[in-house]
Amino acid sequence: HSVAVLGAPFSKGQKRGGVENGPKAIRDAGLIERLSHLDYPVHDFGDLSFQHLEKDEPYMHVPFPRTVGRANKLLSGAVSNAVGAGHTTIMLGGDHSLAIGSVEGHAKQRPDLCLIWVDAHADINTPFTSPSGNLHGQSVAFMLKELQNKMPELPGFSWVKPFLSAKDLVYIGLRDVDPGEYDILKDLGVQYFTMRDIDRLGIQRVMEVTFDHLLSRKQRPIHLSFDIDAMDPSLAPATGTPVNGGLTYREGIWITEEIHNTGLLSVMDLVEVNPDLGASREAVESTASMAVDVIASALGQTREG
Ligand SMILES: N[C@](CCCC[B-](O)(O)O)(CCN1CCC(O)CC1)C(=O)O
Ligand SMILES: [Mn+2]
Ligand SMILES: [Mn+2]
Repeated sequence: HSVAVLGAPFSKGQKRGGVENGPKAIRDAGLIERLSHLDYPVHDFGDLSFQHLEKDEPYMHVPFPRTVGRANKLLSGAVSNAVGAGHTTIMLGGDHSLAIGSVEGHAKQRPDLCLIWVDAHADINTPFTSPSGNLHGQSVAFMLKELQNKMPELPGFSWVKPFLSAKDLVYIGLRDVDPGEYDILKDLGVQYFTMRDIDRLGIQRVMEVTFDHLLSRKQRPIHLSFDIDAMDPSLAPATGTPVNGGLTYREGIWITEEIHNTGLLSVMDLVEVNPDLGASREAVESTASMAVDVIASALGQTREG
């Protein structure tokens, strides 16, 4: 089948400018060229254009709720259309609040989807538990049915009905989880692999257990939401919330090669590349190049030629 690339130049899920330039940085690193060498057509849908709403006062300590909610409603429609047209869809961020629209739009077409969240962070704070208020750290909380009674009615998000069960989610790469998030993960019994788990089990075993957890009862579409900050900051320094002790290049590529080999990848997010935060041009280029390698290997690029 074919691949659709969709840019989402958006930054209001957090406070550091520049992540809206992520899609351009990833494209400039040669994404479309690299994908065109794989064996299916690539459709570049270009970048969405998001409105910045004038009046958008914080709700509790959550900045820009209406702008973030509106952006995700637009993204949801775009992802739903791309998946509905039969494309394997790549969403380029932009900050990780965009996963709300990306996964919701995917689930409109494929309600049986499962979600693999590769990230240093759990992004499962509610507005009540979030230390920052930033919505890029709350994305998963909007998706889970089990958290419905823990979420306030955030302005701009009335269109989001929780659509995912905790058992349909697996985290890989966690190493910076807030206390409130830890309580939620434990209460809901979410399956997660921290960097310590990866050190103990090895990435091959982590992927075996992940697929057994998500796919053993029945095969179903995979949504991969890949935060570039899952990678070690030495490989992806140009990002908003870097955390030491991340995935090696080979661990990251093992994850995406194994997901490709299931034949079930349906939508992939690649988020949090912030070209303004690289200390040098090389730092920006290595971050964007890492993003291209991760996407290309999820779509079938192999190391054995
Ligand atoms: N959990 C954090 C970070 C979210 C990162 C979002 B991303 O999409 O990049 O995964 C807060 C993390 N917090 C930052 C300050 C530290 O001292 C403690 C951890 C939050 O603000 O919710
Ligand atoms: Mn992160
Ligand atoms: Mn994230």
